[in-house]
Amino acid sequence: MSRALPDRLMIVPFSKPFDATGDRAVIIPGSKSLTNRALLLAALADGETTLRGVLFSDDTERMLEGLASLGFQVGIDREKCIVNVKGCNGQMPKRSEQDVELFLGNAGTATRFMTAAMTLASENTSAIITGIPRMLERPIGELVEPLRQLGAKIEYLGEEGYPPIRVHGLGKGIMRGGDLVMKPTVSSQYLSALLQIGPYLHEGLTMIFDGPVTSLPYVKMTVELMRQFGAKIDTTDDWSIISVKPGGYQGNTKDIEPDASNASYAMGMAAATQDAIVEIKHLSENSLQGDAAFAKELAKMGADVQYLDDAIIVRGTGKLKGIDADFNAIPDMVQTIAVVALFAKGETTIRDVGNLRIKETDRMAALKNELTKLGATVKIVGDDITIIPPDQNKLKHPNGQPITESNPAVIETYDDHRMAMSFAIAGTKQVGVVIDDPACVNKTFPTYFEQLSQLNTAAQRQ
Ligand SMILES: O=C(O)C1=C[C@@H](OP(=O)(O)O)[C@@H](O)[C@H](O)C1
Ligand SMILES: C=C(OP(=O)(O)O)C(=O)O
Repeated sequence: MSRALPDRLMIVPFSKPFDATGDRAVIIPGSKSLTNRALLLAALADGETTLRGVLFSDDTERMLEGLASLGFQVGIDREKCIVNVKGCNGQMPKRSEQDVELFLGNAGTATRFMTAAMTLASENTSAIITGIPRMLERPIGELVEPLRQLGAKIEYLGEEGYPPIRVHGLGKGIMRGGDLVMKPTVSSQYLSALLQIGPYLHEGLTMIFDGPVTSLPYVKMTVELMRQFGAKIDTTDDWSIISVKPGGYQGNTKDIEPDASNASYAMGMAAATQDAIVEIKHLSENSLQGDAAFAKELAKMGADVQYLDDAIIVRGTGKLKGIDADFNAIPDMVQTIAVVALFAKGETTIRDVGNLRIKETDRMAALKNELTKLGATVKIVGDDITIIPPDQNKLKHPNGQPITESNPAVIETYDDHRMAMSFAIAGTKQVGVVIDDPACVNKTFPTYFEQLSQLNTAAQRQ
């Protein structure tokens, strides 16, 4: 579990390049995306499931609490990171109360996945799905609409198109399913939510995409994990049609991969420092997570990157250059690359990432504000963002004064874990970078700053 964090944390720069390989290699806690998917699939499955390497963080705790409030039997061993779930075979436990409140924090995955799953609850059961104020600003209409087309009964309790919502249970196999033609959506989580109930719809579910799919690797992750739980799914080669057959899931035993998104920060730190080297254990090119490809972007910038069978190694060469890249498939990696870009020669442009505006905060605006505090120039044009690093990559206040311990740059984090984690990269390079509200990392990586201190210790031991 995480130690208590102060209101503001000054990051200690590395005194020397670190070597975190071999027995000092970094092991990142379990993937949020896989944990929340696996928990839902296990709950819907026939039989029991054991999940190992589970992430315990705000996002997954909200999901676990949600399942418990719905009456699922969930056994949790936090020390061993194991969760056992007794599946309901598509028929959620009956509740005596009419409205079960599912407070899902700011967990996009839990909120969207539970919205779809609740339609399978028994008749007479309904759930109010709600969260922290920011969750109530994150749209859900593009999920509610197709669910209604399938026959779901969902009401908006506040503003139309946003949580809180009330979802009425209809019971397993009541919604017929069939074909859904999907226009492009602002989040792939709506598609993952729909797909995951597909095996319990009378006719299964066929999604026909009329246009590009945002954050596509997350949809592929959903399909792959569903297959691992026994679902029968066909896809066209170009992923323009996904067809889920009726038939349900089977409980099983599953190892959750480490969180590839959260591995990006240590990789970014290594890439930004000449001769620093990090080995991330148990991630590889075969990962279910699209973000495992992030190291390839660092390689394009000039870092030395090796993908091994069960690890990814990144070494800083001291020769980073800006890149122009489309990050639509890996939106959670934008903040990491944007901070690394401060230490590259020339500008970096990241394209097609408009949906950053509806995440934990408006990440486009947050990046512009905070990178500017470190002396960068940031331009946002449509859905693209360009970072022009400060002269000679020397971080400084916007008024040109040096950033020092007594005159620090205080980075606001907007209750967004990825702001805190990515701007810490800058703090490992420059004295005087302070992270406001560092505890926001609890959303997906409660031990983040502990791991960062371990890297610092690795540097001192060189
Ligand atoms: O399905 C998932 O697990 C996720 C999908 C992505 O969201 P969008 O599809 O909204 O981009 C990503 O940003 C989020 O952290 C996790
Ligand atoms: C966008 C994110 O989370 P969520 O699942 O809440 O959308 C994220 O973790 O970066």
